[in-house]
Amino acid sequence: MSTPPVFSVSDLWKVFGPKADRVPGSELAELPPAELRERTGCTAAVRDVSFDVRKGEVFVVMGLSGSGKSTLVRCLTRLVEPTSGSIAIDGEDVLSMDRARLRELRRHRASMVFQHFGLLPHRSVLDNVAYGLEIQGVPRAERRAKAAEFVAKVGLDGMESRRPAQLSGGQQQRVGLARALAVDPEVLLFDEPFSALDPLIRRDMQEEVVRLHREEGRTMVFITHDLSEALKLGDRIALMRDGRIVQLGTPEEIVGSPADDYVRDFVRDVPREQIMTVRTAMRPALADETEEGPAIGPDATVFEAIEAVARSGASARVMQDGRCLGVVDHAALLNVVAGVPAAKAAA
Ligand SMILES: Nc1ncnc2c1ncn2[C@@H]1O[C@H](COP(=O)(O)OP(=O)(O)OP(=O)(O)O)[C@@H](O)[C@H]1O
Repeated sequence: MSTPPVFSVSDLWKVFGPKADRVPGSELAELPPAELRERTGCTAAVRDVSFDVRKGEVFVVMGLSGSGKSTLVRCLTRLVEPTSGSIAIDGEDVLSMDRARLRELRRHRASMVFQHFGLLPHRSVLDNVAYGLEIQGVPRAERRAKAAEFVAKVGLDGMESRRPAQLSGGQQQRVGLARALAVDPEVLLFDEPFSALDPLIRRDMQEEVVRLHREEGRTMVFITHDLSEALKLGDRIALMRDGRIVQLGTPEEIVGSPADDYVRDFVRDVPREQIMTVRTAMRPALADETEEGPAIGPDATVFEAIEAVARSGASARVMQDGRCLGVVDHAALLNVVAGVPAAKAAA
């Protein structure tokens, strides 16, 4: 992909504990977590991690509790100081930034949205949203106008003068979201923002993030321990285990081609037909197949193809720009649902 990355991270380590910097690059680095702790009193929360966050993508960091997600994302703006490695934002070295530059980074370029958005209880919705702009020194009239725009954008019109306590949990989250968006950072870093919400409101907020992302194309890094949230929101997902990234890929790559048994086990219960696209399931069309059968796009899910094939009774043609790229038939669709690997299905 040709767009330059927003964040570029290489060989990053964060070790907590005494004399932490002796761990990266030494034989201690190879020890399993429990043994490292026993021998040195150290925890390697992030172990030799490298990745890029691309402009405009939702990059999800997923893993079980304790896998290192929060530490990794906090390292990006040095809310946690890395032990070794390198981090750049738009090509600028983050680790050599002075305090003023770091403050600028956190306020203007990469702002963190926390689970409890830290709303100010005595301020109105509008003033809460304007708060980040106030810190930036934006004049009053301008910040109120901008805050009003973002209050509307997250669907809270008419609630501008309420206090946070007069809002539901989901509405409070929207205020937090509007506040983060109003300061117009290049990247939004979300640390499990929805994990305390009940499932319906949570789904609502996930859809809100997808919508805002679609409308604004803003780069987002999103931490979650919830696989379905990761699959729903992520353009790409970094799956972490014990401080390492065990697989980095699109939802389809992670579900369709798990890198190892750990990932395979992790994604075992995912409804594959809702993640896999027909691009992966199709086979070349035979000569007499290119003209008949329902037409679907290459990014349609297998689930959508099943509906089309069931309705018409014929194999579906995968069409792009008037060209037939291939065909998905009953067998191919069933193989995806049954989790038969592509190589085996072709044999
Ligand atoms: N300040 C600290 N001092 C010592 N160890 C720490 C510190 N912060 C985190 N750790 C350890 O680092 C590891 C990774 O923690 P981290 O909070 O990054 O994981 P996480 O994946 O975000 O977990 P959760 O989903 O529970 O928030 C854990 O073993 C944790 O105990």
